[in-house]
Amino acid sequence: MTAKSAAAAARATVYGYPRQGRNRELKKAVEGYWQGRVGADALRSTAAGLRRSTWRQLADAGLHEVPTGDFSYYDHVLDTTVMVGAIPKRHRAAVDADALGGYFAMARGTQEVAPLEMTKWFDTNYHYLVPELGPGTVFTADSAKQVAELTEALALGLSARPVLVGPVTYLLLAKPAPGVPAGFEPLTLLEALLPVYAEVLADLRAAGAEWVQLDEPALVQDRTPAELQAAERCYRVLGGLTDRPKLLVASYFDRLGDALPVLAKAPVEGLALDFTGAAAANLDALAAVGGLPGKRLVAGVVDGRNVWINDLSKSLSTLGTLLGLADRVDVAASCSLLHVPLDASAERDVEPQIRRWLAFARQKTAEVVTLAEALARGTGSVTAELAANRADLASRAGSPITRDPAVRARAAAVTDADTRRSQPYAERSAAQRARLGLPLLPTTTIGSFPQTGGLRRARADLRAGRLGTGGYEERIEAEIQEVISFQETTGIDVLVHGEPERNDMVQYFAEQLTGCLATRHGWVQSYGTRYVRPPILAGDVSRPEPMTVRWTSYAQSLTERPVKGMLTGPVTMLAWSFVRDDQPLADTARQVALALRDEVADLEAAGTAVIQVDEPALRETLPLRAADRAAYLAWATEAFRLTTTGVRPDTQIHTHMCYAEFGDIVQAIDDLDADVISLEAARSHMQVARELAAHGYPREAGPGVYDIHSPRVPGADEAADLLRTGLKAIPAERLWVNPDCGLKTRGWPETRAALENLVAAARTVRSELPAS
Ligand SMILES: CN1c2c(nc(N)[nH]c2=O)NC[C@@H]1CNc1ccc(C(=O)N[C@@H](CCC(=O)N[C@@H](CCC(=O)N[C@@H](CCC(=O)O)C(=O)O)C(=O)O)C(=O)O)cc1
Ligand SMILES: N[C@@H](CCS)C(=O)O
Ligand SMILES: [Zn+2]
Repeated sequence: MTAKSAAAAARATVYGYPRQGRNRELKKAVEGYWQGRVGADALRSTAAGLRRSTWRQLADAGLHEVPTGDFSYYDHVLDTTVMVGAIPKRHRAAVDADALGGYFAMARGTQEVAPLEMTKWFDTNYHYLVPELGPGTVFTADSAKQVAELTEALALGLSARPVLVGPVTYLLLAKPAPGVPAGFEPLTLLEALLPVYAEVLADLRAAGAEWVQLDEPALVQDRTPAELQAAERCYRVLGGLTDRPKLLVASYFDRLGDALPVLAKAPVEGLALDFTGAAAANLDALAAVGGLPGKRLVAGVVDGRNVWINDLSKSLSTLGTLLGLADRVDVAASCSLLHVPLDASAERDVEPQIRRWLAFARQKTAEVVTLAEALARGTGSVTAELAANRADLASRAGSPITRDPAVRARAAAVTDADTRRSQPYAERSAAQRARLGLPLLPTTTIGSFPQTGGLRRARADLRAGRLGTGGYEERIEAEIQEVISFQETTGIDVLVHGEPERNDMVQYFAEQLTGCLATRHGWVQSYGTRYVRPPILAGDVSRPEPMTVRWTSYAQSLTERPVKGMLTGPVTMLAWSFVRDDQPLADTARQVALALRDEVADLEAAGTAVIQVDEPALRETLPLRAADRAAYLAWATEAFRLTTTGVRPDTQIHTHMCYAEFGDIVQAIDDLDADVISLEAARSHMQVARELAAHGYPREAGPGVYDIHSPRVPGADEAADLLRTGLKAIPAERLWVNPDCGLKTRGWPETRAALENLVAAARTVRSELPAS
């Protein structure tokens, strides 16, 4: 095919769409089902209605091919586990008795059985359920969900393409099942898995699929030769099947690197590649392998993970180059639109001019359609769209919110000395011990206490004007009183105020920072039915007023014990927001760090002796390719130190991390130079304590002894055992006792019981320590 005919055939598509509906109908229906308020049939019918309306909207917007199978009640990796029959033994009976109930049992656990582990989906804030596999895993095909959803879309008269997690990515995301030796590599199960995919592909073909998409984002990470060989084998086998639809192998989130030649040569009919950000390197790499003669290329030129309008002219230039490299070029967003909110036009509180800079899922779909149209019919067919796009880009580039001279001058003046504590750790540690007078194995929590329905309703009432500011603040003060009094009674050593005033640990701060936009409806799925509204870091960032001092000081006024100030760190602020794409992340991080540094100074001036700066996203934002990591860690650790190092030696700086494995960032953790770090560790039986010890980590640490992701209350004996394990790695003078993470998703009864047990465990283990 010539470049001209490749252009004429250009079509628009996306790989996935937000699942929850305009008013979070799916969240409400699923939670209603869990609470017994919504029946299974009603839940299924809500879900089917949402899928229908999404497909209709996509088709009405001009999309030529809609995705199917991307919908999920909880998580698409869990759906894949069901599709390949890899149900863990402990869940088998529940799944056999009731497929839907069993599905949720795998996701959330029950009193009797633990759920699957949950972890980050690549470097996003979406979490998937980790497949558990072992040498004895027997795969069996269950294509029912995929076939049913394809059938629904085809019945609407649409051209539809099922989207599946590819076999290589599925296996690379899996872990050895409990009891299986840690050395077991799930990828060794590829030969057993391929016949199951073959069966699903045949079923989809029989149901009317012309194309099926197999997502292989794991191939954008550094892969060993053996893993690349497995990818080659996988697509040689699937490509060689006779009874199958055409195959589109998709990658996203970064460049394919060494996997590109492997996939380019594979006997499949199409590849979908990301051409945004670091993945733009795919363009030269594709030319270097001689393009994709005879294949369909789906070009992800619209950033599926950020919220800024596309530079349509720039994308058209990329697409123009690609036309010479494939038989047919289609246009798409770079990845599933699951990671962006639904519709920017719903954000009525955002100034209309600024709203025009924003593209959420609906607007990105329109951009994809415009680009495909321009490719197929020439730019003359989209003159108005291109002119409007140029004007909006110019309005953003020239806006005063993107350049605040005072913020820029301050950031430019930062010196290395601003990012260092004034005294070495040993001296600060002595000063802090003298000031705080804590026992050995001091107890603390990570910050949040239960975010009850009552608190959320109070905030909704405040917004709706049903509750005045005074009434709301009284409600928050009452909550803080309860949290402080509970901690005093329980005997916790370093208290927290409980964060009742925070809708979210990132959004709360962004709402108070200049240069950041908060959304009203911009929900994005974080895990299961839990959603976040990531703020938009749109301009230069500064802090007009203290953000937390009022509540920390109020809490401190209620007790003689130290109350920890509680802030979200600069790296996590960036990671869980939509960041500006017109300057390096390092520059934005430095601006946020300076704003937070002022908050730290104000907390200290108000008498706060312990300040925690949370960085749960430090590990998650680590670039997917090792070659990019050093540069990231340099600016990330500098931003944390810039936030925290302006304090007196006797002010104790804590940090906290969770939701990740930390083994490969221990040096970066050390580089933060925080006095104390609390880390998630309960499920891994204090593995991180051993990793810190192996590194020679010199400061204090609190590996968690209470898994707050589970409703299970750990007994005092169990917590004490974990502490004794911790003591084998970290000496008593440097070991803290705390839960894995904050308690906002837990209820009060379990929180009370678990923290009482935690304090009892600390007392028991203290009494076992040799007298000094
Ligand atoms: C630590 N985690 C976080 C991540 N990312 C963040 N940005 N923040 C995090 O804390 N990533 C990793 C993990 C993910 N974990 C979670 C845990 C819990 C949630 C969660 O509970 N989300 C809530 C929404 C939270 C929120 O924004 N609350 C607001 C608004 C609440 C609301 O919906 N109000 C209703 C009315 C309420 C009523 O009447 O009951 C409304 O406005 O209509 C608030 O409290 O004010 C969720 O519901 O999903 C997310 C990630
Ligand atoms: N301080 C926060 C940290 C969560 S990672 C909390 O306790 O919820
Ligand atoms: Zn945490």
